[in-house]
This record gives sequence, C-alpha cells and structure tokens, in this order.
Amino acid sequence: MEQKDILQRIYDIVVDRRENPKEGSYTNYLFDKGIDKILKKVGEETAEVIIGAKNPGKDEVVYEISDLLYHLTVLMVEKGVVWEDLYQELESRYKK
Ligand SMILES: N=c1c2ncn([C@@H]3O[C@H](COP(=O)(O)OP(=O)(O)OP(=O)(O)O)[C@@H](O)[C@H]3O)c2ncn1[C@@H]1O[C@H](COP(=O)(O)O)[C@@H](O)[C@H]1O
Repeated sequence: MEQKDILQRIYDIVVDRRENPKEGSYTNYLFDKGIDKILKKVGEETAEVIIGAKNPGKDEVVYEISDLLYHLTVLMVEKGVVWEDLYQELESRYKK
C-alpha cells in the first residue's frame, strides 16, 4: 500500500475533523472560532518561524515551520484550497 504524503494526510484529517467533529480536537476548536482565529494563528506561527530561524541550529525552525504548515492547512480547508491548486500554481512558475 502506498503511503500518502504527510501534508495530504494532515489535510485529510483536517477535512475529516470539520465533517465529523471530535471531542477535544484542536482543529475543531479553530473551526469553531472561525476565520479570524485561524488567521491570527497563521500570523503568530509566522512570527515564531522568524524568531526560530534567527536562533542557531535548525531544530527550532523545523518545529515552528511544522506548526505553520498545520495552521496553513486549516486555512486551506477553510478557504476550499486543495494541494493540487498549489502544485499547479508552483508548476506554472517553475523554470528549468
Ligand atoms: N499538526 C498538528 C498540529 N500542530 C500544532 N498543533 C496544535 O497547535 C496548537 C498551537 O499551540 P499554541 O501554544 O500556539 O496555541 P494554544 O495556546 O494551544 O491555543 P490558542 O493560542 O490557539 O488559543 C497546539 O495546541 C498544538 O497541539 C496541531 N494540532 C493538530 N495537528 C494535526 O491535526 C490532526 C488532528 O488533531 P486534532 O484536531 O487535535 O484532533 C493531528 O493528528 C495532527 O496531524
């Protein structure tokens, strides 16, 4: 069985949480609070990436980028954006 990309698996679980809310789910907490809360978290996590990147070593920035990617995924689901939209956009810019 082919293992799906972790970014797509996170996307799928976020969609599943929206369709089948689960007790104690942080994703459902974000959806319940709404778009302003999701955008606030994207802003906060972006700032944490910047601070993490200023510090030596890469562990902190890996952790903070992961937080940001999760919150961006929640934003994508909220806005109806799928990974394929991003792949197409990035492909269209790609020059060899
Ligand atoms: N990847 C993540 C992920 N990354 C970070 N986080 C949560 O994001 C939150 C960020 O922490 P913060 O301290 O900034 O925020 P907070 O103080 O908890 O809350 P607020 O500031 O939002 O009020 C933490 O609660 C983390 O647990 C995540 N929560 C969920 N996922 C994925 O989503 C899936 C579903 O999770 P649930 O929705 O919780 O079931 C999981 O299996 C994971 O794959």
